[in-house]
Amino acid sequence: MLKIGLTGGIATGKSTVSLLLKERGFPVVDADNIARQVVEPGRVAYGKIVDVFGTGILNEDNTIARKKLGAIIFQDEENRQKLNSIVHPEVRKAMARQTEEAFRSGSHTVFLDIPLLIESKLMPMVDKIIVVYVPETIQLQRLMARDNLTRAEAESRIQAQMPIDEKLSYASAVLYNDGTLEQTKQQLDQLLQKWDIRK
Ligand SMILES: Nc1ncnc2c1ncn2[C@@H]1O[C@H](COP(=O)(O)OP(=O)(O)OP(=O)(O)O)[C@@H](O)[C@H]1O
Repeated sequence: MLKIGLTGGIATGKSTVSLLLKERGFPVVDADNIARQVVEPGRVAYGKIVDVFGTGILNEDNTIARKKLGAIIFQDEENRQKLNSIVHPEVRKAMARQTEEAFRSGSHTVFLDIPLLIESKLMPMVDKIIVVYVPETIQLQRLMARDNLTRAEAESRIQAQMPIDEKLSYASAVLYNDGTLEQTKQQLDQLLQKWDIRK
């Protein structure tokens, strides 16, 4: 039972690699997806968030208005920590549950796509860490193109994160995603072979 964390910076290609892994038949636990699910109405974190931040952060259909909540936590570190202390434990629990389920259904290896693996100090959750890397200039270009952002908007999103170069020191392996998709596929397949990864 092997758990492999997949991380990187914003727009360095985690989702792209995650898709390649799924195409190869590996289970991928997606932290961003789970983070959206745990705040859906009826879930534990949803109730706590409404208790703390009030019904003013809700849409008309009672779902959480991400932009309104985002505006509150963006301005205030204490509020951000409050939100994280509600959401993060639920995300970790759900990730652990999905991982266990995959092992129970017979998988030998589970990948966990966790964008903030290192910032959130979740390294002990996994046995190995793959960092999907591109140099910051390419990261900036791809982010601007994908999300239709100005250079300044993209730069501020990149600067809000730990620099991608710093994440390299935590990597068991690095996938250099600055070439073609084909080259990334080849690196991935070589790595899976080198580590003798079984499904
Ligand atoms: N090898 C590649 N060559 C060209 N474009 C690529 C390559 N890999 C990824 N991209 C493009 O770069 C953009 C960012 O990739 P992707 O969405 O996979 O990144 P991400 O790390 O999952 O981003 P986020 O952190 O925002 O979730 C996408 O538009 C994707 O299509």
